[in-house]
Order: sequence, then structure tokens, then C-alpha cells
Amino acid sequence: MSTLAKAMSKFRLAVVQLQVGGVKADNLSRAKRLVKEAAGRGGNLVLLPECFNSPYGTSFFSQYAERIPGESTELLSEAARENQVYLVGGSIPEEDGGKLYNSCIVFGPDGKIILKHRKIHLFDIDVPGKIRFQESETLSAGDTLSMFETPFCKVGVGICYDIRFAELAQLYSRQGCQLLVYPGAFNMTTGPAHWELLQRARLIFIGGDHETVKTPNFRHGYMTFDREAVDNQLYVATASPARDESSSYVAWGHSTVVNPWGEVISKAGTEEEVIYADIDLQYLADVRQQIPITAQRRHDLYSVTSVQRGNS
Ligand SMILES: NC(=O)CCC(=O)C(=O)O
Repeated sequence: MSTLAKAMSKFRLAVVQLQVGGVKADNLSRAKRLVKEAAGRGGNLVLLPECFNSPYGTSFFSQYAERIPGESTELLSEAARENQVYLVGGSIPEEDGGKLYNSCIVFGPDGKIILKHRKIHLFDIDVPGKIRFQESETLSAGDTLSMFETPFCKVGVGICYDIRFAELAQLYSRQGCQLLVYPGAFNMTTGPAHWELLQRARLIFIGGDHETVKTPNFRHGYMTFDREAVDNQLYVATASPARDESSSYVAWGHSTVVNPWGEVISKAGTEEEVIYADIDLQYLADVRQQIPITAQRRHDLYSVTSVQRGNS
């Protein structure tokens, strides 16, 4: 492997576990300060939490919502450019066409917007006596997969509840993503039960040695798998807000990075902090060689079929 290839086979991921309060300006200035801190400690790609600029709750989305570009995204663009980092801007409540979305904006090191991911799966759950949350009461769902290229690897983006849907991660992996990032905000009920488990579960997929995906277009409600080989072992990173017991929605915390072997390689506590993980793509390749699930797929027994939603 050439020296350049070796250099590009590793990069530093920084995950900002941000203390989020009710004053947007304070959240933004804290976020900008910690992005700078992350870059100063070698972060090449920086991840912020879900709803990093405002309290997370259906009663807050409309009050804190912004158009994009707007106050929060312009600050993030500046932070990405000033620090020369890829910045996955957590998420913010977005207003567009009279609708509200939970939106993640990704910026390149030049500060330009690379993509916008609108949360595809809205967080609607009801665990009697524990938690009831219905994002769909105020938010609309996105309908597009979101991936971006970096000089290091291809990255797939989901927001929090999106992590529960293996099909999304599988589509990302089949499209060649080697890192999945999820700005999130699990809670004190599902956090201890599922947060880490879901991240570790997203790593390994039954490889498709003859399948990949034409660029799926959710707008037409279908996913099509064609035949081409890609592996499905990846790094997974999640960013949570710091825990605030006084807030109406208490975030679990414990932002985490998991490697392709399923090991937790970096994990935050519950306070505000930045955690770091050195992503080694040669290691990912080694794991894929050691557990060659792609080549072992039993196409004679099963295959992945297209999904056609009712409407076209
Ligand atoms: N903000 C979210 O989508 C929360 C998802 C969550 O807590 C879960 O259990 O899933």
C-alpha cells in the first residue's frame, strides 16, 4: 500500500456530546467551541448530536425551527471551514414549505453544504408507564437516503430512530459506505436497553456478493437490488446530547463508536465531552477477509428482493 494510501486509510472521528439547553445562542456557541476543540485534537470528521441547537421535544420543534440555510447552519458552515473538517451537523428542527423536519446537514471542509438528511423514520413510540413520544404529531418524515464521500471513506447518515431499521444501514453498506453516523438522543427507557446493542447490531450484514443497489429512490417508494459485490462490515458512530436530568426529555448520553469487530472503541459518559476514535479502514478490510460473509452468502437459498411501496 502506498504511503498516501496508508495515510488515507486512517482518519480521526470526533463525536461531540453537547450539553443542550433552552437558549439557542448558547447551544450554538458551545457547539462551535467544541468543533474547534475536536479539530485541534486531530478530528477530521466531527459529529454533533440530534437536535443540538434546541431542547428535544414535540413542543419545541416549531419554536426553534429554522429554514436551511439559516442561523444554525451558517454557524456550522463557518465552523467546518474555519477548522477544515467534515462536519455532520447533528440535527435541527427545519421548517420548509410549512412543514417541520428533523434535519441533519453535512458540511465539507470548505464550509459548503454536502447534503441534507431528513429523518426518515419518525420517533413514534408508546411504552406504557415509561415513555410516549410521537414525533409525527409535529414533524414530517424525509424520504431519501443520504451518503457522502470523503477522501477517507463513504459515509451513510441516519438520525436516531433511523438506526432501528436494518434495511437502511444495509442499503448504505451495499452502496459502499464504511462508516455510518447517527446523531441521536435516546432516552432513559430505551437507552439502557437498546442504544449500544443497536450500534453493534448495525455492523454485520449478510453480505451480498452479487448484489448492490441502484441508487434507491425513496421518492418512488422502491428499493431495487442489482448484482454486484460489496461487503457489509462497518464502523458505527452515534452522538447523543449530554444528559440533563432537569429537561423534559432526558437524553441517555453515552455517545459511542463501534468498530467492525463489534467492539466499543470509544464511549462517553453522561456529561458534555468530545470523544475520539481512530478509524482504520485497513482493519475493516482485514475483518472482512477474516469473516468473508460476502463470499459465503447462500444465493441458492435466499436473495434480497426489491420492495415496492403501494404508491408509485
Ligand atoms: N430521537 C429519537 O429518535 C429517539 C429514538 C429512541 O430513543 C429509540 O429508542 O429508538
